[in-house]
Amino acid sequence: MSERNTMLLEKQAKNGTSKYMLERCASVNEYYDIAFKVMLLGDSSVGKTCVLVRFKDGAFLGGNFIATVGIDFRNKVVDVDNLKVKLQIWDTAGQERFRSVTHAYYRDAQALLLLYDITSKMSFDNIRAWLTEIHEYAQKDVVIMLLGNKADVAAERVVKTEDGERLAKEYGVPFMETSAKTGVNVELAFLAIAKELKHRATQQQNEPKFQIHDYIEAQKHKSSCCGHM
Ligand SMILES: Nc1nc2c(ncn2[C@@H]2O[C@H](COP(=O)(O)OP(=O)(O)OP(=O)(O)O)[C@@H](O)[C@H]2O)c(=O)[nH]1
Repeated sequence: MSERNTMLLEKQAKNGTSKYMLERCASVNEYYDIAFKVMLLGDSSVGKTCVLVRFKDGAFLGGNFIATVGIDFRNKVVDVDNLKVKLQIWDTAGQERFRSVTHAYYRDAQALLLLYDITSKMSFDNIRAWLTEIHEYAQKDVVIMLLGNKADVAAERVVKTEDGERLAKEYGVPFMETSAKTGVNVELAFLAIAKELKHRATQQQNEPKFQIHDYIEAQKHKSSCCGHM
Protein backbone atom coordinates (compact mmCIF):
# COMPACT_ATOMS: atom_id res chain seq x y z
CA MET A 1 0.00 0.00 0.00
CA SER A 2 1.37 3.46 -0.83
CA GLU A 3 2.21 5.85 2.00
CA ARG A 4 -0.49 8.23 0.77
CA ASN A 5 -3.16 5.58 0.95
CA THR A 6 -2.01 4.48 4.40
CA MET A 7 -2.17 8.04 5.70
CA LEU A 8 -5.53 8.61 4.10
CA LEU A 9 -7.06 5.51 5.62
CA GLU A 10 -5.57 6.21 9.04
CA LYS A 11 -6.87 9.76 8.91
CA GLN A 12 -10.32 8.61 7.95
CA ALA A 13 -10.34 5.99 10.67
CA LYS A 14 -9.23 8.58 13.28
CA ASN A 15 -11.77 11.17 12.18
CA GLY A 16 -14.46 8.60 11.97
CA THR A 17 -15.08 9.74 8.39
CA SER A 18 -14.97 6.21 7.07
CA LYS A 19 -17.68 3.77 8.01
CA TYR A 20 -15.53 0.96 6.79
CA MET A 21 -13.08 -1.20 8.62
CA LEU A 22 -9.39 -0.48 8.55
CA GLU A 23 -7.67 -3.70 9.43
CA ARG A 24 -4.13 -4.94 9.34
CA CYS A 25 -3.39 -8.61 9.29
CA ALA A 26 -0.05 -9.72 10.67
CA SER A 27 0.01 -12.97 8.74
CA VAL A 28 2.19 -12.72 5.61
CA ASN A 29 -0.07 -15.15 3.76
CA GLU A 30 -3.13 -13.06 4.28
CA TYR A 31 -1.81 -9.51 4.25
CA TYR A 32 -4.43 -6.90 3.47
CA ASP A 33 -5.03 -3.20 3.93
CA ILE A 34 -8.77 -3.00 4.16
CA ALA A 35 -11.58 -5.54 4.56
CA PHE A 36 -15.21 -5.72 3.56
CA LYS A 37 -18.04 -8.17 4.14
CA VAL A 38 -19.93 -9.38 1.11
CA MET A 39 -22.95 -11.71 1.19
CA LEU A 40 -24.32 -14.04 -1.48
CA LEU A 41 -28.10 -14.25 -1.49
CA GLY A 42 -30.79 -15.89 -3.60
CA ASP A 43 -32.99 -18.99 -3.77
CA SER A 44 -31.66 -22.45 -3.07
CA SER A 45 -29.66 -24.00 -5.95
CA VAL A 46 -29.16 -20.79 -8.00
CA GLY A 47 -25.40 -21.39 -7.67
CA LYS A 48 -24.21 -19.20 -4.77
CA THR A 49 -21.70 -21.74 -3.44
CA CYS A 50 -20.46 -22.52 -6.96
CA VAL A 51 -19.96 -18.83 -7.79
CA LEU A 52 -17.96 -18.40 -4.60
CA VAL A 53 -15.83 -21.49 -5.24
CA ARG A 54 -15.22 -20.33 -8.83
CA PHE A 55 -14.02 -16.94 -7.59
CA LYS A 56 -11.96 -18.29 -4.69
CA ASP A 57 -10.43 -21.42 -6.25
CA GLY A 58 -11.07 -21.08 -10.00
CA ALA A 59 -12.92 -24.41 -10.01
CA PHE A 60 -16.45 -25.64 -10.67
CA LEU A 61 -18.35 -27.78 -8.21
CA GLY A 62 -20.29 -30.07 -10.56
CA GLY A 63 -22.00 -33.30 -9.60
CA ASN A 64 -24.54 -33.77 -6.87
CA PHE A 65 -26.05 -30.64 -5.39
CA ILE A 66 -25.44 -30.27 -1.66
CA ALA A 67 -27.47 -27.43 -0.16
CA THR A 68 -25.66 -25.04 2.17
CA VAL A 69 -26.71 -25.43 5.79
CA GLY A 70 -26.84 -22.12 7.67
CA ILE A 71 -23.98 -19.86 6.66
CA ASP A 72 -20.29 -20.14 5.80
CA PHE A 73 -17.60 -17.75 4.62
CA ARG A 74 -14.38 -17.60 2.63
CA ASN A 75 -11.80 -14.84 2.27
CA LYS A 76 -10.10 -13.62 -0.86
CA VAL A 77 -7.66 -10.73 -1.14
CA VAL A 78 -7.72 -8.76 -4.40
CA ASP A 79 -5.62 -5.82 -5.61
CA VAL A 80 -7.48 -2.59 -6.20
CA ASP A 81 -5.35 0.43 -7.21
CA ASN A 82 -2.35 -0.75 -5.15
CA LEU A 83 -4.46 -1.59 -2.12
CA LYS A 84 -4.92 -5.13 -0.86
CA VAL A 85 -8.66 -5.49 -0.38
CA LYS A 86 -9.88 -8.48 1.59
CA LEU A 87 -13.35 -9.66 0.70
CA GLN A 88 -14.88 -11.80 3.40
CA ILE A 89 -17.59 -13.52 1.41
CA TRP A 90 -20.53 -15.07 3.25
CA ASP A 91 -22.31 -17.90 1.50
CA THR A 92 -25.86 -18.18 2.81
CA ALA A 93 -28.36 -21.02 2.60
CA GLY A 94 -31.11 -20.25 0.11
CA GLN A 95 -33.61 -22.56 1.75
CA GLU A 96 -36.46 -20.79 3.53
CA ARG A 97 -35.90 -22.67 6.81
CA PHE A 98 -32.48 -21.00 7.30
CA ARG A 99 -33.76 -17.46 6.66
CA SER A 100 -33.79 -16.41 10.32
CA VAL A 101 -30.13 -17.42 10.65
CA THR A 102 -29.02 -15.40 7.63
CA HIS A 103 -31.06 -12.29 8.57
CA ALA A 104 -28.73 -11.75 11.50
CA TYR A 105 -25.76 -11.33 9.15
CA TYR A 106 -27.29 -8.72 6.80
CA ARG A 107 -26.52 -5.75 9.04
CA ASP A 108 -22.73 -6.21 8.85
CA ALA A 109 -22.54 -6.66 5.09
CA GLN A 110 -21.26 -3.82 2.93
CA ALA A 111 -22.23 -5.54 -0.32
CA LEU A 112 -24.79 -8.12 -1.42
CA LEU A 113 -24.65 -10.26 -4.52
CA LEU A 114 -28.20 -11.33 -5.29
CA LEU A 115 -28.42 -14.34 -7.60
CA TYR A 116 -31.12 -15.98 -9.66
CA ASP A 117 -30.81 -18.90 -12.06
CA ILE A 118 -31.57 -18.06 -15.73
CA THR A 119 -33.11 -21.56 -16.09
CA SER A 120 -35.55 -20.99 -13.17
CA LYS A 121 -38.39 -18.51 -13.58
CA MET A 122 -39.27 -18.90 -9.90
CA SER A 123 -35.79 -17.87 -8.75
CA PHE A 124 -36.12 -14.74 -10.91
CA ASP A 125 -39.66 -13.95 -9.71
CA ASN A 126 -38.44 -14.23 -6.11
CA ILE A 127 -35.85 -11.48 -6.62
CA ARG A 128 -38.39 -8.78 -5.68
CA ALA A 129 -39.05 -10.55 -2.38
CA TRP A 130 -35.30 -10.78 -1.79
CA LEU A 131 -34.95 -7.04 -2.41
CA THR A 132 -37.76 -6.31 0.05
CA GLU A 133 -35.96 -8.44 2.63
CA ILE A 134 -32.68 -6.64 1.90
CA HIS A 135 -34.32 -3.27 2.45
CA GLU A 136 -35.65 -4.52 5.76
CA TYR A 137 -32.48 -6.06 7.17
CA ALA A 138 -29.43 -4.60 5.40
CA GLN A 139 -27.64 -1.27 5.85
CA LYS A 140 -29.25 1.59 3.92
CA ASP A 141 -26.16 2.22 1.76
CA VAL A 142 -25.32 -1.45 1.07
CA VAL A 143 -23.98 -2.10 -2.44
CA ILE A 144 -26.30 -4.50 -4.29
CA MET A 145 -25.56 -6.37 -7.51
CA LEU A 146 -27.97 -8.63 -9.41
CA LEU A 147 -26.52 -11.73 -11.08
CA GLY A 148 -28.28 -14.08 -13.49
CA ASN A 149 -26.28 -17.29 -13.02
CA LYS A 150 -25.95 -20.49 -15.13
CA ALA A 151 -25.57 -18.45 -18.31
CA ASP A 152 -23.82 -21.47 -19.87
CA VAL A 153 -27.09 -23.46 -20.02
CA ALA A 154 -28.49 -21.59 -23.04
CA ALA A 155 -30.80 -24.45 -24.07
CA GLU A 156 -32.71 -24.32 -20.79
CA ARG A 157 -32.87 -20.55 -20.47
CA VAL A 158 -36.28 -19.23 -19.37
CA VAL A 159 -35.27 -15.74 -18.18
CA LYS A 160 -34.19 -13.38 -20.96
CA THR A 161 -31.14 -11.19 -20.45
CA GLU A 162 -33.35 -8.12 -21.10
CA ASP A 163 -35.66 -9.13 -18.22
CA GLY A 164 -32.71 -9.20 -15.83
CA GLU A 165 -31.51 -5.85 -17.18
CA ARG A 166 -34.97 -4.30 -16.80
CA LEU A 167 -35.38 -5.46 -13.22
CA ALA A 168 -31.91 -4.24 -12.27
CA LYS A 169 -32.63 -0.86 -13.84
CA GLU A 170 -35.90 -0.59 -11.94
CA TYR A 171 -34.03 -1.02 -8.65
CA GLY A 172 -30.98 0.98 -9.78
CA VAL A 173 -28.54 -1.88 -9.25
CA PRO A 174 -25.78 -3.18 -11.54
CA PHE A 175 -26.48 -6.44 -13.38
CA MET A 176 -24.64 -9.14 -15.27
CA GLU A 177 -25.11 -12.76 -16.25
CA THR A 178 -22.55 -15.18 -14.84
CA SER A 179 -21.59 -18.81 -15.09
CA ALA A 180 -19.87 -20.61 -12.25
CA LYS A 181 -19.28 -23.42 -14.72
CA THR A 182 -17.35 -21.47 -17.38
CA GLY A 183 -16.33 -18.64 -15.05
CA VAL A 184 -17.78 -15.93 -17.26
CA ASN A 185 -18.14 -12.60 -15.39
CA VAL A 186 -17.58 -14.17 -11.95
CA GLU A 187 -14.32 -12.35 -11.28
CA LEU A 188 -15.72 -9.15 -12.78
CA ALA A 189 -18.67 -9.20 -10.37
CA PHE A 190 -16.44 -9.44 -7.28
CA LEU A 191 -13.84 -7.00 -8.60
CA ALA A 192 -16.50 -4.39 -9.37
CA ILE A 193 -17.79 -4.75 -5.81
CA ALA A 194 -14.25 -4.51 -4.38
CA LYS A 195 -13.57 -1.36 -6.41
CA GLU A 196 -16.84 0.30 -5.38
CA LEU A 197 -16.23 -0.43 -1.69
CA LYS A 198 -12.60 0.66 -1.83
CA HIS A 199 -13.53 3.94 -3.53
CA ARG A 200 -16.25 4.64 -0.99
CA ALA A 201 -13.81 4.05 1.85
CA THR A 202 -10.88 6.09 0.52
CA GLN A 203 -12.41 8.71 -1.75
CA GLN A 204 -11.39 12.31 -1.18
CA GLN A 205 -13.81 15.17 -1.73
CA ASN A 206 -12.30 16.42 -4.97
CA GLU A 207 -11.95 12.96 -6.51
CA PRO A 208 -14.53 11.84 -9.09
CA LYS A 209 -16.96 9.17 -7.86
CA PHE A 210 -16.35 5.60 -9.04
CA GLN A 211 -19.08 4.68 -11.52
CA ILE A 212 -19.73 0.98 -11.02
CA HIS A 213 -22.26 0.74 -13.89
CA ASP A 214 -19.81 2.30 -16.37
CA TYR A 215 -16.96 0.11 -15.11
CA ILE A 216 -18.99 -3.08 -15.58
CA GLU A 217 -20.19 -2.11 -19.05
CA ALA A 218 -16.62 -1.26 -20.15
CA GLN A 219 -15.22 -4.53 -18.77
CA LYS A 220 -18.07 -6.62 -20.24
CA HIS A 221 -17.36 -5.16 -23.68
CA LYS A 222 -13.64 -5.78 -23.25
CA SER A 223 -14.18 -9.46 -22.48
CA SER A 224 -17.04 -10.05 -24.92
CA CYS A 225 -14.58 -10.61 -27.77
CA CYS A 226 -13.35 -13.85 -26.15
CA GLY A 227 -15.69 -14.65 -23.28
CA HIS A 228 -17.75 -17.78 -23.70
CA MET A 229 -21.07 -18.25 -21.94
N1 LIG B 1 -24.56 -25.40 -15.54
C1 LIG B 1 -24.34 -24.76 -14.39
N2 LIG B 1 -24.64 -25.32 -13.21
C2 LIG B 1 -24.41 -24.61 -12.09
C3 LIG B 1 -23.87 -23.30 -12.11
N3 LIG B 1 -23.77 -22.87 -10.85
C4 LIG B 1 -24.22 -23.86 -10.06
N4 LIG B 1 -24.61 -24.92 -10.79
C5 LIG B 1 -25.19 -26.17 -10.28
O1 LIG B 1 -26.38 -25.85 -9.58
C6 LIG B 1 -26.52 -26.64 -8.40
C7 LIG B 1 -26.67 -25.74 -7.18
O2 LIG B 1 -25.47 -25.01 -6.97
P1 LIG B 1 -25.07 -24.40 -5.54
O3 LIG B 1 -23.93 -23.49 -5.74
O4 LIG B 1 -24.88 -25.48 -4.54
O5 LIG B 1 -26.41 -23.59 -5.18
P2 LIG B 1 -26.69 -22.63 -3.91
O6 LIG B 1 -27.35 -21.40 -4.43
O7 LIG B 1 -25.46 -22.44 -3.12
O8 LIG B 1 -27.77 -23.49 -3.10
P3 LIG B 1 -28.12 -23.41 -1.49
O9 LIG B 1 -26.87 -23.78 -0.77
O10 LIG B 1 -29.23 -24.39 -1.24
O11 LIG B 1 -28.59 -22.03 -1.21
C8 LIG B 1 -25.30 -27.56 -8.35
O12 LIG B 1 -25.64 -28.82 -8.88
C9 LIG B 1 -24.27 -26.87 -9.27
O13 LIG B 1 -23.39 -27.78 -9.88
C10 LIG B 1 -23.57 -22.72 -13.39
O14 LIG B 1 -23.10 -21.58 -13.54
N5 LIG B 1 -23.83 -23.49 -14.49
